Amino acid sequence: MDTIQINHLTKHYRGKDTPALNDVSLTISAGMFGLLGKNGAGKSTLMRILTTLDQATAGSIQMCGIPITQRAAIRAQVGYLPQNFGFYPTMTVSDALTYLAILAHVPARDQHRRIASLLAQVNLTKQARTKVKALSGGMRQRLGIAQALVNQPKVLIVDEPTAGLDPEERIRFRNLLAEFAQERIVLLSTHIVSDIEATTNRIGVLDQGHLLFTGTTAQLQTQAAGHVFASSLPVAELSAFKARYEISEQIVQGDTAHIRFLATAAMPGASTVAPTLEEAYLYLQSRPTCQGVRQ
Ligand SMILES: Nc1ncnc2c1ncn2[C@@H]1O[C@H](COP(=O)(O)OP(=O)(O)OP(=O)(O)O)[C@@H](O)[C@H]1O
Repeated sequence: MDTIQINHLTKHYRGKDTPALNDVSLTISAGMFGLLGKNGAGKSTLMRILTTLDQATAGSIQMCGIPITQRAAIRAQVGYLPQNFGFYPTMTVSDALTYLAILAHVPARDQHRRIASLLAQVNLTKQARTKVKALSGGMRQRLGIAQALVNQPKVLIVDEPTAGLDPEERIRFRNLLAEFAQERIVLLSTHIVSDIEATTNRIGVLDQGHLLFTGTTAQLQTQAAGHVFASSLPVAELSAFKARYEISEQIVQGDTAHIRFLATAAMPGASTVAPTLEEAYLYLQSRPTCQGVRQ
């Protein structure tokens, strides 16, 4: 039963008026699942609860049939790449992984083979003797995935993993995640819509602790259909327009601005266009304010 079942999960931090997670219910099945949300939406809180590093105030979770309260059993199922992942900078890649394999109780006879295989999978075999501090950002993140997989988990949780990577490394990293998702649940938390677009069509959207949406990317785009428009206007009118409408794209050519924007209804001179995922995500989060007027 390879699913994560989250039921009515709430998390209150001490001293905070509003909960970081507010009655979140979600089912995540095998393969890649994207958790989208702005900064402060509650993504890291959810990740930390799923990895047993923190505890919910209310609600329950079953991971692959095991209640989250059975922490040791859950930890044996989960690999985690946290945001701002720090490693042992003066260790070599291979020594750092061996050390983590020991901590994860990987039997001594399996350690060498498993680490060699992981390094090959994340394309770091040549860097096995390199010190961690000498790795590029992308290499470090790939090492982060290797360490998360050292105990062969059924569930891999990665929190904002592509922040700070250059485009080439970002693509490489996303492909790696998609590969690993063929055999397990991969939960990818991000605020970068293109990370989701490139890896999965199953998503949840968190906003201020609430789960605003769960379903496929196509369903999210369908919700926004008829609310995204394209138009052109004089550059001089752009500021006034922006004050009233959510602009999702603008290209300025000379005195003319070519724009795409969100609104509840069509207006003269604007044509309806198919929403991109980014626009659908924007629409979901700005529905109360994009009634055509943004005051
Ligand atoms: N240890 C903590 N103590 C108190 N409040 C916290 C703590 N951790 C997070 N919060 C608060 O909980 C809310 C959700 O934060 P969280 O880090 O889970 O969001 P996020 O979606 O992961 O955002 P980010 O990408 O910025 O990390 C925020 O209001 C944050 O200030």
